[in-house]
Amino acid sequence: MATHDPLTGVLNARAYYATCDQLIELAKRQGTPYTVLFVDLDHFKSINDTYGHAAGDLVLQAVASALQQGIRASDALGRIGGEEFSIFLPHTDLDSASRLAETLRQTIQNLMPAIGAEQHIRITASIGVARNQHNAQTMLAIQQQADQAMYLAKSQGRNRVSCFTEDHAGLQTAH
Ligand SMILES: Nc1nc2c(ncn2[C@@H]2O[C@H](COP(=O)(O)OP(=O)(O)OP(=O)(O)O)[C@@H](O)[C@H]2O)c(=O)[nH]1
Repeated sequence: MATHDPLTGVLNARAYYATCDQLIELAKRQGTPYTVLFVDLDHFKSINDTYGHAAGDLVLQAVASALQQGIRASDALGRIGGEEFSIFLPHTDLDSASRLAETLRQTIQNLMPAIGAEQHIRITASIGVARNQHNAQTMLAIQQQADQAMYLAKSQGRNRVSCFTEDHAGLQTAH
């Protein structure tokens, strides 16, 4: 399928961004808030290096499936890089989005995907959260802010949620 990532079955980057553009247009018309979560798995390279690329693939599938199950059908989930996922949440403010991000962080931490008959591995993720700030904001801009917040979460120790805030001296990290 040209719109879906063959490994995980979620939207590929192109289809995801196209979907987000449509959801943003709708949100502008309705005057509703929206948010983006940037989910980046921690130390994924070492999972590949330790357990092999096929095991890494299984982990990506398990995480994608958990993310899909943890959001609404009206939200959009895309695989936008190797071990990077982005989630677009229409009708959602920063508070609700950061609560959802924290739930997803815990879900991933507890997932312990099976990579063999008896082997389960622990995986964690760093999640950046950003919200729309004005009507002219593009998906690219909000995604970059979520990306910046995600990098802060990485730099503060990984396995945490970080929010991009307006006054942004203002990145805030929870957990
Ligand atoms: N198994 C598998 N690995 C992938 C796939 N796409 C990308 N990768 C691997 O994902 C890893 C990403 O590594 P990095 O970007 O260095 O990040 P990281 O190791 O997760 O470290 P941090 O993000 O800093 O916590 C690389 O080793 C890629 O080879 C894929 O489809 N399958």
